[in-house]
Amino acid sequence: MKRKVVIALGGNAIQTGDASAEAQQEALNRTAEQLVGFIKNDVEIVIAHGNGPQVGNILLQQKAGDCEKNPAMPLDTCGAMSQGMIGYWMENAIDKALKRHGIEKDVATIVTRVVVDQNDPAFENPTKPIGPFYSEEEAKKAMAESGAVFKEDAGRGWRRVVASPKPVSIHEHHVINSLVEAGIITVAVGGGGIPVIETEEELQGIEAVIDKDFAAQKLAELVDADTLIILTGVDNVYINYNQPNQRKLEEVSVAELEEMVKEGHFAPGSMLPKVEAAINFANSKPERQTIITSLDKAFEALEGKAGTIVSKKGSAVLA
Ligand SMILES: Nc1ncnc2c1ncn2[C@@H]1O[C@H](COP(=O)(O)OP(=O)(O)O)[C@@H](O)[C@H]1O
Ligand SMILES: NC(=O)OP(=O)(O)O
Repeated sequence: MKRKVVIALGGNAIQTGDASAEAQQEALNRTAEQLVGFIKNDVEIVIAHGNGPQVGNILLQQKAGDCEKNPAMPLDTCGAMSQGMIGYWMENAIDKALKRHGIEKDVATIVTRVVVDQNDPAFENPTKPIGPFYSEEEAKKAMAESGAVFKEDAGRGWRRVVASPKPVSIHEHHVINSLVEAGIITVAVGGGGIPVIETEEELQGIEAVIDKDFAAQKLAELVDADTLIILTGVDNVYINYNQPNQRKLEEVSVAELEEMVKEGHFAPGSMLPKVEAAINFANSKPERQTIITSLDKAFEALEGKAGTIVSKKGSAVLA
C-alpha cells in the first residue's frame, strides 16, 4: 500500500520577508523542489499551508480605494482568496518541479471549508497573528482607530490578531480523499481552511483564521493518512529551547511529549500548536505518527532519519 502523508507547510515555505507575488512564488519554487522527493518515492501527498501574512495583507487591501463601489470583503472571503492565490502559485511551482524531474502527475487545489463551533471560546480571545508587523506605537494607534486587536508577536513586533477556533470537521474531505486516492497531488485546507458554521440551511462563513497545523491534523485523520508532517523553521523540536541546556527531541511518545507540554517547553504562539496537533494525530491510532521538522529534512524525516517523530509508543531519544 502506498504511503499517504499530509504535509503542513510553515510560513517560511511561502514568504521569507518580501511579500511581493514574485518573491512568494520564488519561495514556493524552492518548496516544490523539496516536495518532489516524496513524489519520486511514490508517496501520496496532500499539501496544507498557512496564510497568516497573506490573509492579513488581503484584508488590508480591502480598505484601499472607494469602498462604496468596491466594497471590502469579510475575513472568511479573504481566507478563500488566500487559498486561491497560494493554491495557484503552488500548482505552478509543483508543475515546474515535476517537469524538471521528468515526472508526469497532476496537481489540484481544493477550496476547502472547515466547520468550526460558533461557541468556541477562541471567538472571545483573538490569538492568531495576521498581516504585517507594526511598532507598538503604530499598533496602539490602529487599535484606537479601528477597534481591531493587536498583540506583540514573540518579540518580533506587533501584529493584528483574530479569532482562531479549532476545526471540527472538513466539508470537502471526501473530495480531497478521492483526489489523493486517484494519485493527484492535492493542495487543501489552505490557511487552515475557510471557517464556516453549520446552520440548518447552509454553511455560513465566519470571521476567523484557523490554525493550519490543527486543520492539517484533522484532515490527516479524515483521509486516514499514516503520517502528518509539520514543516517549520527548525529541524527538530527542543526542550529548553534557545537556552544553554536546550535538547533536541528525536523519537518521542505522546505521553512523554504531553509531560513536556505541562512543563511549559513550547511557546504558545509558535511551537505549542504544532506539538498539540502532533499529539492529537499520533494519539488517534497506534500506527500513526507525526513528524515536526524543516522543509530541507522532510523526506529524510519520513525515512526516520531526521526530525522529531511523535508516535503513541515513541522512544524518547534526547540528543
Ligand atoms: N521548543 C521549541 N522547539 C523548537 N522551536 C521552537 C520552540 N519554541 C519556539 N520555537 C520556534 O517556533 C518556530 C515555529 O513557529 P512559527 O514560525 O510560528 O511556525 P510556522 O513555521 O508554521 O510559520 C520555530 O521555527 C522556532 O523558531
Ligand atoms: N492559518 C495559519 O495557520 O497561517 P500561518 O501558519 O501563516 O500562521
